[in-house]
Amino acid sequence: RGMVGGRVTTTANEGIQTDSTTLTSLISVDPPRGTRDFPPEDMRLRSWLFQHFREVSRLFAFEEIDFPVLESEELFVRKAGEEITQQLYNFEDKGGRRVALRPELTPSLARLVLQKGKSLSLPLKWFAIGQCWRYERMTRGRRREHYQWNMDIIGISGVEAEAELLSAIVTFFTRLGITASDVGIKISNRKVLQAVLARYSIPDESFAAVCVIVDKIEKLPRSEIENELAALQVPSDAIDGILQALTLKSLDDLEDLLGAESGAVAELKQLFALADGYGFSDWLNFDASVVRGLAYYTGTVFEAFDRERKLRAICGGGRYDQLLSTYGGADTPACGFGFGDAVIIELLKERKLMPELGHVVDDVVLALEDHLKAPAAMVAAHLRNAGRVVDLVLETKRLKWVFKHTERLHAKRLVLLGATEWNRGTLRVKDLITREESDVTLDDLLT
Ligand SMILES: Nc1ccc(Br)nc1
Repeated sequence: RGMVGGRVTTTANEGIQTDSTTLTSLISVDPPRGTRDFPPEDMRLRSWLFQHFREVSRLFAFEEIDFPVLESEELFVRKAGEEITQQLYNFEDKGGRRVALRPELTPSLARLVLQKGKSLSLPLKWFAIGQCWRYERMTRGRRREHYQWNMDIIGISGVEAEAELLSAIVTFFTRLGITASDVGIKISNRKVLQAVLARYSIPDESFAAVCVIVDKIEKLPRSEIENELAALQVPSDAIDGILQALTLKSLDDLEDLLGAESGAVAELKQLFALADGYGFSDWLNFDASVVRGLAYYTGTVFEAFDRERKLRAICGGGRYDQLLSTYGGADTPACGFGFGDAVIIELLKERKLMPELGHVVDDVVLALEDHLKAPAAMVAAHLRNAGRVVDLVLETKRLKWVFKHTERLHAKRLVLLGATEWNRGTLRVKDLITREESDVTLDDLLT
């Protein structure tokens, strides 16, 4: 859709200029491909969701943080073949800097922890809600942005940290009316895979890349998985060992495979014991097939899934004890999760748990004559000071329009300023629920 008539000039740094006489066809009114607008109704649902994110974070005494959506590209450059780095929304800015729209929040959190360094007293319990980006071919028609809630605990090496994060996730689901019969949380530990790889003398350097490939096990044919693992010099007998380990469904089986001294077994047993203490054991399943697709996980990994298995993972996370040191910082234990804003809404729709969120207006205030506009403004201010949500009609409107307007807003009251009433110090009020009308004083309005 170009300009209709007129001149379009483009200069290097101002972008497209049009002369004022140019008649233009409608500009594209849609947001960029793969992105969303949030008109009022959608924004109310998003605000409702984020309010629950924030209230759960507050209950767990986490502090909110935030960082730029734009980061240096180097923060996300990893060599483990993750989809998240292959779809980086990266570019060179006008200063020639390599930058990227963040695909996740954890690297920014790690950067902030390293930036603050010794001024921080560990452990940190931080949370953030931020928009994350990916650039993928629109052929897949998938979104390019979503909002993610993250909670992270920095400085605790024990699985008590994971237990606290899992408790926050369960608390969140419970607040929304979701139960353990709707959602389960698969728990595993990358030390399982580490132990199996060690038996086949696979070098540690391949560990992250192997995890990224193994994470795709349920999405790709086995032959593809075998090819990708073979490319990492993982011999086919090791592949059988890996795949066999991933089918384990109980800690006893895991102990049989790894032995009673296994660190993974000990951590998992401790985590399940803590879950018992919190009272959310029935949400958890040990499932060795959970690997997660991020390269930097080193220990516990988990993901919440809908037990009807209709939806993608609802949220996920794990321990990432090496991330800060890969950025050149001191070794610092850390774990966290990411919770996206899309699948949870699909789940709420599936379970008929979507909230009814109206635009709540208490009073509509209208001056029936122009010379009463200032008094109407005073009445509105008075009501607002008392905490009432007031829609002050800003133009001279006929009553017919105003009644329609109060219906559209589902307002509770209509407050009219008419000359005769105002001269004797009263206002005409119509209760839009009982339909009663009365003349009252300003003070009566607030009783
Ligand atoms: N990492 C990432 C970013 C954006 C979307 Br949509 N999904 C995943």
